[in-house]
Amino acid sequence: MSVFLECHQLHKQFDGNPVLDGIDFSLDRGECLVLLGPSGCGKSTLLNIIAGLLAADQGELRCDGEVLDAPAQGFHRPMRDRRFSMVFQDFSLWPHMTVAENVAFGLRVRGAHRSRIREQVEQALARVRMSDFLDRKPEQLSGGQQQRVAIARALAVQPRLLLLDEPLSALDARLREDLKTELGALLQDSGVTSVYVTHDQSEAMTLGDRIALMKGGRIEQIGPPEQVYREPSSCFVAEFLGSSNLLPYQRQANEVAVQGGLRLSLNGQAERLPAQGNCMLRREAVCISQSACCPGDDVIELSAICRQMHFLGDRHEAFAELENGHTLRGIADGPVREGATVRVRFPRNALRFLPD
Ligand SMILES: Nc1ncnc2c1ncn2[C@@H]1O[C@H](COP(=O)(O)OP(=O)(O)OP(=O)(O)O)[C@@H](O)[C@H]1O
Repeated sequence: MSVFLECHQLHKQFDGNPVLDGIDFSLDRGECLVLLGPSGCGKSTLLNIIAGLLAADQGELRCDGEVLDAPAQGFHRPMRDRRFSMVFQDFSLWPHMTVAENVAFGLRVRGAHRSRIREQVEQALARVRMSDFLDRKPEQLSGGQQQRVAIARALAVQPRLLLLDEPLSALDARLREDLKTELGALLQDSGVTSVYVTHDQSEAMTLGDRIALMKGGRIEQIGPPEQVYREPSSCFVAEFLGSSNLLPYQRQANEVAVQGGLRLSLNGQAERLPAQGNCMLRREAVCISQSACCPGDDVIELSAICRQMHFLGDRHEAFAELENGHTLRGIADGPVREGATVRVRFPRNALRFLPD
């Protein structure tokens, strides 16, 4: 793997308000980076700067060693000279052109030979299973089909970098699920380097080789999906990805007092923790059960009352109120009546301590 895209200390303001505040990352050739984060955190602004639709105020952007944006030197390479493709949420197909003409457009602009254009268009449409729709106009296609054509159009020109701005968010849930899987295979097979913006955590986990989780114009954490999920660096990351319980804790000598009535001796580890913070417990680590068992030393078991239960399709989620009034969410081992006395169990090593 070699470094392909480099962002160094990118800053951007709109009307004096900082929107990107020192973005730093690099992307390897063939990698898919997902920019994930809540609405307004700066994902699209960052994508638009990479695309060349916007210029950064400070910092430097390079692709394949070539400078694209260097505001300190007054340099900005416009979008048309970057040889990138972009896929938008609203598909953005040309309504007066057929499917084949839409896909051919970029190749034609680049001056490709007619026979090569035909071949590339057929290949690109076959990849997205749209070969039977060559002569249709966009208005004669469903949303999912239009997005397939937009993806084919973006890939047909063999871009150096593929940028995708929430490409699935205008589609219904079922279609989004199908297209997400197809897109994952397509990105992998084509070997294209890509940056993908979404606020959907399941898209991020499925498609990203790495996820950059953004908050307030900064990258809060960047890493492979599993690492960001299992080892969140902050409460924000823990809450944004997956479902968690966050319990405030206080370190006292070599013990930790966790809200919920727990006192944990951490065998010498407690000294390394901040004096106070939050203890994360993933929902799936918490088992809520009506039957008692004899947990070993490595499992913590508490008594509670079931306050709410939701059927999720493949399992039941339950909210259990501990004796001190604190509520934990977990997975029930079967349907539990609200108001029933339950046991709440979780492995001791499922607890992660995060800074405040
Ligand atoms: N052209 C603009 N002029 C002024 N403010 C802007 C402009 N574009 C974006 N902003 C502001 O910059 C911030 C970041 O916007 P951006 O679209 O990058 O966020 P986002 O993370 O992509 O959000 P969403 O998920 O809702 O699309 C927002 O507060 C937005 O209002």
